[in-house]
Amino acid sequence: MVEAQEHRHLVLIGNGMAGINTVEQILKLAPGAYRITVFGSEPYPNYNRIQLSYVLEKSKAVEDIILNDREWYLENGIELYTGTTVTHIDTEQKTVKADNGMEVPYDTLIIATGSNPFILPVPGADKEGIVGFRDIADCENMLRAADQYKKAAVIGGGLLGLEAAKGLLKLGMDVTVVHLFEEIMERQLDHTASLMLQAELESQGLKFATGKQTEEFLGDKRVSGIRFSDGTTLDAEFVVMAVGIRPNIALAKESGIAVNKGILVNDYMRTSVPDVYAVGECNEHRGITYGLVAPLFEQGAVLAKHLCGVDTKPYEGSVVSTQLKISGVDVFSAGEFMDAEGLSIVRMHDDWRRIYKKVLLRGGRIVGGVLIGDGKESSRLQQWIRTGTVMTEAIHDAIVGQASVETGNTAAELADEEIVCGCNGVTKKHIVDAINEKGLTTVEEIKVATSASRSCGGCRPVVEQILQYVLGDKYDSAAAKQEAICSCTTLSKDEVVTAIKEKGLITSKEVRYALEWDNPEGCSKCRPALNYYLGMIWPTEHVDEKDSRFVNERMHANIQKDGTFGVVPRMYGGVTTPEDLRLIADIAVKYNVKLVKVTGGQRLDLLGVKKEDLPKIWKDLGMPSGYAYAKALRTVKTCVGSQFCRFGTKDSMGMGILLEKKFERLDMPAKFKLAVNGCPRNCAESSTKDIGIVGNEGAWEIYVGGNGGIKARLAELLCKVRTDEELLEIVSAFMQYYRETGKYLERTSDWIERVGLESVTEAVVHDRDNRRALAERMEVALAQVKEPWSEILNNSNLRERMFDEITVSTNQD
Ligand SMILES: Cc1cc2nc3c(=O)[nH]c(=O)nc-3n(C[C@H](O)[C@H](O)[C@H](O)COP(=O)(O)OP(=O)(O)OC[C@H]3O[C@@H](n4cnc5c(N)ncnc54)[C@H](O)[C@@H]3O)c2cc1C
Ligand SMILES: NC(=O)c1ccc[n+]([C@@H]2O[C@H](COP(=O)([O-])OP(=O)(O)OC[C@H]3O[C@@H](n4cnc5c(N)ncnc54)[C@H](O)[C@@H]3O)[C@@H](O)[C@H]2O)c1
Ligand code: SF4
Ligand code: FES
Repeated sequence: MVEAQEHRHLVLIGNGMAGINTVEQILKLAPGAYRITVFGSEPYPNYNRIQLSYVLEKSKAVEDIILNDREWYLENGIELYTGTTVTHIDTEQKTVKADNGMEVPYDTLIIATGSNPFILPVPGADKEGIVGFRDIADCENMLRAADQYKKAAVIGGGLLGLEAAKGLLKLGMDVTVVHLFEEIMERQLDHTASLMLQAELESQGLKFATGKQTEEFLGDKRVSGIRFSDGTTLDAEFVVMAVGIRPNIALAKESGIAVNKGILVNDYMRTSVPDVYAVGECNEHRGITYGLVAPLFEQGAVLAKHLCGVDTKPYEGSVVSTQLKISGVDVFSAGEFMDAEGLSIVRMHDDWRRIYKKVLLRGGRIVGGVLIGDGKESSRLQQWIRTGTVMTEAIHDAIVGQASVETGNTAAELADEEIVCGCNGVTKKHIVDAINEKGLTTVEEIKVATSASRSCGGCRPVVEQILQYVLGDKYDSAAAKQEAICSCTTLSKDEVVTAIKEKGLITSKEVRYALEWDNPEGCSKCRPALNYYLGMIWPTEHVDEKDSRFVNERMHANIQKDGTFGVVPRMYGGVTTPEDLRLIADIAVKYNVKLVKVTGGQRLDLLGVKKEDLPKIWKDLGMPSGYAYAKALRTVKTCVGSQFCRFGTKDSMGMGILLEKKFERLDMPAKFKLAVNGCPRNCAESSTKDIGIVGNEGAWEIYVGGNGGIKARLAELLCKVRTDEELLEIVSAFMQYYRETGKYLERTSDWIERVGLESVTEAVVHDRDNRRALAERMEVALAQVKEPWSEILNNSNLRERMFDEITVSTNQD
């Protein structure tokens, strides 16, 4: 059956959690059985939508929630079109048409278009400052609003509304949750549980306006408040709507596929049209539409097996359970939760400990439960509800009896077949076997090997307990061990770097062989990392492994979402000349560049360049590459400084240019930005740079570890120096120390949080011998760097190989 499907073309519409989970399963069951093309409206590869709540509260950055990066699609031969919306399906001709004009034939089509947030149809709902909370763009909108405004209202006291409200509160906003009913989370909690939750959230600073129906949004262009049906009003400069979702069915409907609330599917996710399937929030199965990942992944598992010709039971629906992702607030609900006739209830309410537990029984079988304040038993309760287990003394004790008050490791009591990770359907046995068979020692490794804790993360504490239980005495030392650098090995970055030095390994291949990588070819995570570590350790011996680099670094240009490129010539210290500007303008006209953009790093980006024009533009420019794509020094932003500014006490432009010329092109663990200012007015924004230098009363202050991105962090003072020589030596030592001890892709902001500013200060400021030695090693590394654009122009083989590639990536400066 699988062979018969060879080279069939599978097209997936929707690059979200349900669709890509199905593709992952297909790749596992029958690798190579399908040629796969994926369309996604959003400009990102597949990411964990669930964890947007963590991005909003700034405990994770967007990069942290990417589930499958672009290299993953490349490795699996998947053609990915991001930022591309499918606008029509021709079910007769079996083709799909996208908004960029592309038309692609399919043998099998999966629709996984998810849902849209429901926007209340009341006057003023289209005013500025009113958003849904569904994707990265919404999240970025919310983060920006939190910087500019103070008073926020979140409409909807459901799971999404409460997580959004808590996120905004953490960002410093004054937040009121507006809810239609008197009780929040009325779809999951009974009266007592709802009141307890509200009281807990009020104690954390949230405000509530319950029993309020929104009738109108007030304000001119931008929202200024809400008027309710009872005539009262609430001031709000920013509003998040979290009043539920609607399956995204428009495309299917206009293409003649049967829909109701969702796209109608049978027990194998087949729609009304042959060879067209629908999975995830967009579908309706036996009258139900789901809005949580666990049921969507169950649907995906059935669909994947069906498409790979593997025997499978039909999908018969799911019992859903929910867990609120707000730290310090344990809220779990699954199955039935309201008192009703025919149900017997086991209940425990401890106001002092703020714990409420309720288990609902029908005919002695467990059919639902609510846990507030103590969610330890949530995994087991969920399993008992799923399987309709009969209540026993032991279960009673475990949930509401003495046993529940005791803390400790519950992993031992879990039965082998009990599901630990509800989102991904992973049992205890699956986790225990993976730990034993693969020698796993961290939760991160378990996540990679089994998917447990990969989605909402709610099961992480139980996964950790299982790890602790299986490893016993070995657990403590294992806990101290760092994360493996990728799933091909269990070795951490430090272990790999030590082994490279001790064993004298020079190439990535040698490393993977000598250190017994599971996957001899490596993966998209370890290949660029190893290439970096080898170059850093052996600057003179290592030959750069270009194929291991990220696509933008290989192409030496930023690939844009429409497949064209951005070209950024170097402009040292943000300083240019009329001649260079004229040359750039002439080239922009000659090559029909779509847009010339002044970047945040004080230089010019020529956007919309065709791939075949790249070498010609580099040649005509005759300027060095600005490295706007690289894990290397990007820019040195400078202010006008003492050369022109009346406040300037130091020559910031001169120093910026000197630093940029000295450190350009050098590989770093992650992108690296500098700024130099002539005085503490800080016009070039030193506080958000990896190194920010500020002239002050004749001396230079050096700030480090700043980041202006989504995980913003203010730079901290490293030291103050009098002379330019000292400044250069300390900057050099700092950069080299970061190169040697940072993990690949770890920004200085995270690195300093990890290693501590004190240890950095000791290594690069106080310990003068070490500082000198670091600066000397930096000189050796700097002696090896080459200008890439001219290197490519002078090497025809390299040029040919490079320009055979096509992929899409994101922009950065
Ligand atoms: C903030 C937040 C927190 C959440 N927390 C949890 C949680 O804790 N636990 C839980 O179980 N669930 C949670 N959810 C819900 C969960 O994220 C969704 O159930 C899940 O992502 C749905 O997956 P999907 O693939 O069906 O849809 P999506 O993930 O929405 O993916 C659909 C994708 O298709 C794209 N698309 C739509 N139309 C087209 C088209 N015509 N052409 C191309 N692309 C198209 C969309 O842009 C989107 O990227 C949360 C959701 C949010 C927003
Ligand atoms: N932790 C989690 O599991 C989690 C977190 C976030 C989102 N999600 C999922 O994302 C989806 C969207 O979440 P959601 O909370 O928007 O949907 P929801 O349907 O679960 O809740 C919407 C809430 O808004 C209330 N509401 C409806 N109309 C209103 C009005 N006019 N004024 C005030 N309140 C009103 C409803 O009473 C309801 O409680 C759901 O599928 C949810 O399960 C899950
Ligand atoms: S930082 Fe100071 S020296 Fe530099 S431009 Fe601003 S005011 Fe002038
Ligand atoms: S329960 Fe959600 S990731 Fe495991």
